[in-house]
Order: sequence, then structure tokens, then C-alpha cells
Amino acid sequence: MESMDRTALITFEQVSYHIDHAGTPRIALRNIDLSVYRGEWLAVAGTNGSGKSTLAKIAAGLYSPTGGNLKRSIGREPAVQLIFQNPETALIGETPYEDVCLGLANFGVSNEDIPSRALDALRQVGLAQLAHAPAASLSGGQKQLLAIAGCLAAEPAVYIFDEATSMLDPQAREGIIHIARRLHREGATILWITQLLDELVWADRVAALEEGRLRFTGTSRAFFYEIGDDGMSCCEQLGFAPPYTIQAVRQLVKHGYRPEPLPLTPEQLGKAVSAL
Ligand SMILES: Nc1ncnc2c1ncn2[C@@H]1O[C@H](COP(=O)(O)OP(=O)(O)OP(=O)(O)O)[C@@H](O)[C@H]1O
Repeated sequence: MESMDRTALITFEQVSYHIDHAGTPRIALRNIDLSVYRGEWLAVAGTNGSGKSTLAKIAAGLYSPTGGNLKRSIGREPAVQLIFQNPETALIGETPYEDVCLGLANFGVSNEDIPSRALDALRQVGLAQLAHAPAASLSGGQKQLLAIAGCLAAEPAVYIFDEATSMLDPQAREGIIHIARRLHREGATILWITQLLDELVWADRVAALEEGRLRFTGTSRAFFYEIGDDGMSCCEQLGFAPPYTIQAVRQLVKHGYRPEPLPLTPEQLGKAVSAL
């Protein structure tokens, strides 16, 4: 975190998004000030309807703010790739290989480079063996891996995962997180939209939304462990139950043992307890 590059690639300046829903005005986002810095993993959390997807779509350029400004300082294409909740929406080819190739052709990659880039991307997500299988035969998790392969083949500056694991089983979820962590270690910038709180532990920074307002930005440790005057963490104030690991650490602290740094993952908790 300390060594993080402070170059802002995407900046929300007082961004609002108002919707006219069948004559009834709705406000999806209200005066959001937020930057996504190069090389960081920024997670955006919030309950249903808090504005996360709207924020993702504005960051991706699919929606324009109805108030304020969105600034992008990326300078190359594709600037951003969005991985959706439902991978079906992104599938265009009959096979994984064809799917990634069609995507690359869309980005204007030369015919000469397409096959090697497509195969390399499929290899990176573990789908090389299924490159020529019917896309319809893939599991939900494999389809999501394919969507990611299509994105990483395009080499975007920023990856936006919009609740990309929410329709997957735990094992497939692990696979997606594993790939995102590798991309991040290799320098990718990640905007990770989620309401699954145990996914926040991989983020450098967490931004939390409530009813379209930005309620918190800070580390996941602060989100889970900093207690407000009302005796609750920001996580609880937003109506979420803290993940099991965090609850277990809170119990340890209550009983007089405060591991430092406070564990976020089961592995960190295991180490802290074994050091007792
Ligand atoms: N096209 C639309 N028409 C009407 N209302 C909309 C539209 N898009 C978003 N909204 C409203 O804006 C608010 C924010 O929606 P958004 O999808 O961004 O929230 P979210 O945090 O991503 O929710 P979820 O986790 O359920 O996907 C909600 O009240 C939603 O009903």
C-alpha cells in the first residue's frame, strides 16, 4: 500500500447518476469522489441497490454521469474491460478459442497475432484443454474464466469485475480470485465490485456505498476492525455481518489476545493462534 503508485487512472469527481424510472426519479449515485490508482486493487462493497453496478458501468464508460465528471487518464486502448456477473452475456464464439479470437479481432489486433494471444490467454486461465470444446458445454465457472481470458487477451489498463463470482460455486469462485490476484501481482489495476465481504481482504483499498453515497474508503482492516462511537465497525453499520474470520478475531480480542496485525484471512488467523 505504501509503495502504491498514486497515478489516478479513473477519477470520479462529484459523480451523480439519476434515473427516470417510468416517470419516477431514482438516484443511483450521489456526489461520488473516488479515484482508481494505477496498480491498485480497489474493492467496492455495498448492499443490493447501493449503486455498485452503476459505479462500475460509469467507470467502464457504459454510462455517462448525469452530474459531475468522470476522468480517465489511461491513454491506451482498451482502457477498461468489464467482467459481468453473468458470463453468458459476454460469450460470442462457438468455442473458447473462437470466442477469444473474435474479441481480439474486434479490438483490431492483427490476424497474425490473434491465434497466439488467444491461446496464451486461455492457457493463463486454465482453459487451454477446452479451447476447441463447444462453449455451450462449459460450466458457469468455466464460462467466467473464458470471459476473463477474453479480457486479459485484450490487455486492458483496468479490469472491472462486477460481482463476477456471485453466480459461481465456491471452487469456481476461488479460481476467479486466484487469477485476479495473479493479475494484480503482475501489476494490473483492479476494480472489484462485490457484496461478498470475504473478498474484500484481497483489496488494497475498500470503498463502501450506501444508498448511492460513498460511506467509507480505507483498508479492509479499517473497514472490519475500526469501531465507531456506536460500537460498530463500518461493515456492521452498512448492515453486513463480518466474515467468520473477523468475528473469531473479535472474540480473541475480547478475551485479551490481540494479534498484530489483526488477521483478515483464515490462514492469518491460523498463524496468529498457533503463535499463542
Ligand atoms: N436502469 C435502471 N432503471 C431503474 N432503476 C435503476 C436502473 N439502474 C439502476 N437502478 C436503481 O439504482 C439503484 C442502484 O442500482 P445498482 O444496480 O447500481 O445497485 P447495486 O449496488 O449494483 O445492486 P445489486 O448488488 O443488486 O446489483 C437501485 O435502486 C436500482 O433500482
